[in-house]
Amino acid sequence: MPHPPLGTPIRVVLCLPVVHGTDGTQILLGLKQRGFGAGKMVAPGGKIEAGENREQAAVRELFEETALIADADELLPAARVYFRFPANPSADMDCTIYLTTAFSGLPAASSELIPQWYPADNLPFQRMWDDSALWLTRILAGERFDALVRLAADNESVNHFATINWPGTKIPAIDATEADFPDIT
Ligand SMILES: Nc1[nH]c(=O)nc2c1ncn2[C@H]1C[C@H](O)[C@@H](COP(=O)(O)OP(=O)(O)OP(=O)(O)O)O1
Repeated sequence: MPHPPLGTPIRVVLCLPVVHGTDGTQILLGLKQRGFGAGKMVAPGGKIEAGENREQAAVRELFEETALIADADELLPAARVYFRFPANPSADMDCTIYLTTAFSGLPAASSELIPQWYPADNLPFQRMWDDSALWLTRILAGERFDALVRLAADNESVNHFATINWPGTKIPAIDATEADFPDIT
């Protein structure tokens, strides 16, 4: 039986500001104020709107949620994560994650997010989505990959997680399928 591509109608982006300072690397997360995942610490981001490409959406979402201004041409693609919610398939998402070190402004709270810098080696995983510890740790270690996250019936805990490393530093042009993640059952 052919495996359909994992890309879904809900296409979202995350845009993670990163600062490499003398006292280590910091990344900007924020407390989500409303909508899907409200109450969790998340990366700035949201849905791609009609007429936008992923990079434009990442820059727009970062600005709307944190007031930071990033350069779309300088975004660093880091991962594409397919979130699967078997208990709520309408929430399945196709999420492209960017890092940015080329941004200006100071983070400010919005109706969507209360931004806060965290040391990359001391992230608030207990306040984040359970799966974020799996993919964010790998991203910060320099891995670039597609990942499949299959959540459990509670739509919170992780049932399965698998990655396929990208051949280079660009987002693969072809959407992955379930068959590309052989250790996922
Ligand atoms: N399992 C998961 N782990 C994770 O770390 N982030 C997840 C996740 N499942 C979904 N997300 C994120 C990705 C995306 O940024 C967000 C959902 O998109 P939105 O922020 O657009 O949702 P909202 O319900 O707030 O949408 P709007 O109505 O457009 O405000 O949830």
